[in-house]
Amino acid sequence: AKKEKTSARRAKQDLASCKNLLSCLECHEHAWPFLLPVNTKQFPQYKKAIKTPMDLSTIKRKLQEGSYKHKGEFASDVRLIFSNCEEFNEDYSPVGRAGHCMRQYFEQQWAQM
Ligand SMILES: Cc1ncccc1N[C@@H](C)c1ccc2c(c1)OCCCO2
Repeated sequence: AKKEKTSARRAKQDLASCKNLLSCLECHEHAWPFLLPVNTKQFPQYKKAIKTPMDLSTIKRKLQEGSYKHKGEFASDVRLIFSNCEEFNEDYSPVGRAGHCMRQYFEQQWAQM
């Protein structure tokens, strides 16, 4: 029972840390391209090019729904945002640069979790 308690407590702490880190990502000045799912009417080629779209609002919903069994799954979805960004956007485009900046910020914060 003691072992289960500590692991349940750690899971709770991890969830709180992921929610906190997500808020920091959402309010980052370069988060604007990643806040909502890419509008495929605005970018028709996006649907074909990007097999698994991901965005910060989707991650927020998944956190709230308890879809992540481990904090590593949360990190994989965040990294998916930035790999999709690199695949679709030129490195030096505004969105491409925002992606690199946000990825660097995320990895810095993640390393301290
Ligand atoms: C992350 C990402 N990857 C590929 C395409 C778009 C996006 N993000 C969307 C939210 C977006 C970014 C830039 C935009 C845009 C919309 O509105 C049209 C006008 C130009 O500026």
